[in-house]
Amino acid sequence: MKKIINSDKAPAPIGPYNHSVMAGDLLFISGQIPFNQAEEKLITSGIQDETTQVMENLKFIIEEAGLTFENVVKATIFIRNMEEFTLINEVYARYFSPATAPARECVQVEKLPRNVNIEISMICHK
Ligand SMILES: C=C(N)C(=O)O
Repeated sequence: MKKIINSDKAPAPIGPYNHSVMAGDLLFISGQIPFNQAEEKLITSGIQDETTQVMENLKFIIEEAGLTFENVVKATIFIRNMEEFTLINEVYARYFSPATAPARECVQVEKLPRNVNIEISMICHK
């Protein structure tokens, strides 16, 4: 049995998907891009601002599910430019305790929806 969980605070999906799906004890969160829903604008002011917006969007969805970043067990990061890896990690690290940071992969891709520079998806365990 799956349960769909959407958040009014996260950007509306830009395709045929929901923000997240709870399946058993796992929450699968769709890739988030740096769109600020409250201001209705795409953040383009640099990879650190963009990463922050993505993490805040993920946080809205995680919180809507009644969870926290401590529940995240896996993250997938898609970026346009691997030269920005260190800058992205600096922001990403603010959201996790090093001892319990989730498993992760980070891949450079040629293109992302809306021409953004970063998209992150996550899996949480309740
Ligand atoms: C932005 C997305 N998560 C998508 O297009 O699937």
